[in-house]
Amino acid sequence: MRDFARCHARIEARDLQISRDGAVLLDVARLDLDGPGPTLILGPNGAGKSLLLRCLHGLIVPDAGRVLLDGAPLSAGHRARQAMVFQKPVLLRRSVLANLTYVLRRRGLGWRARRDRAAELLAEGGLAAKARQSAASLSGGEAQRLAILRALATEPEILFLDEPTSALDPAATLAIEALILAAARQGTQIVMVTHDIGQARRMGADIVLMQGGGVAEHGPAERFFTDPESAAARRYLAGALVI
Ligand SMILES: Nc1ncnc2c1ncn2[C@@H]1O[C@H](COP(=O)(O)OP(=O)(O)OP(=O)(O)O)[C@@H](O)[C@H]1O
Repeated sequence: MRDFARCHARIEARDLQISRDGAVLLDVARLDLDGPGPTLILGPNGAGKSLLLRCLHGLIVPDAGRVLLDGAPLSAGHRARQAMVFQKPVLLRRSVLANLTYVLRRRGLGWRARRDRAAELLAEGGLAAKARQSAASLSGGEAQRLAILRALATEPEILFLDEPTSALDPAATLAIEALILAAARQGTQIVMVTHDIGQARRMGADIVLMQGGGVAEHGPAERFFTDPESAAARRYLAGALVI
């Protein structure tokens, strides 16, 4: 068992529904996420993974149902305890260092604390040598590492990630995974969408398989990968097309 810090946030989704033009896009009766260790949300294209992640983070308000954090409805205060990283890195048109110090200043850190924390983060992300470089000049993998460092600079209790490595090569992907797993070990709760079964095996402690807008299976990674309960999971793991 990997050594993940005990997570404290409890995310509960109840009766979530999103429909458009008569089609049900998301229909999740009940989902409880409380760690410890990363939750990986798997599933085929169009299964509703991104919609679910956005609902859990409060970026989308579902047509029906609710999301609770530690038993209370999601609020602006809760949102401040969370961060989200997207497939395409969101960065400021400034230097690599300034992308971090901007976030740290907004958190109220003085210049010395900002400098020290930014240096720590850059070292963790392997970007110390690029600190003065423009963020726009980074490679895709470096830019995504910086986006994750920016998210971590907010000290989020929960970090949501939506396919953060799907545009990256294997080496860049592994570097991102290491960064996310290090954050998980330091106590950040991770909820991450991926298409990549190998990535879910490497990173996941807890697996959610989405299919057709619903949760087909949810449980510990060990069980999911060795003895899945649902036919959908068995087909998905066997590489069969699941629609
Ligand atoms: N704003 C919207 N209006 C209409 N349909 C939408 C909207 N957002 C998402 N959908 C549809 O909802 C379904 C689920 O989308 P979602 O992005 O959650 O899938 P996903 O599992 O993340 O897929 P992918 O792996 O391709 O990113 C898709 O059929 C998508 O076309």
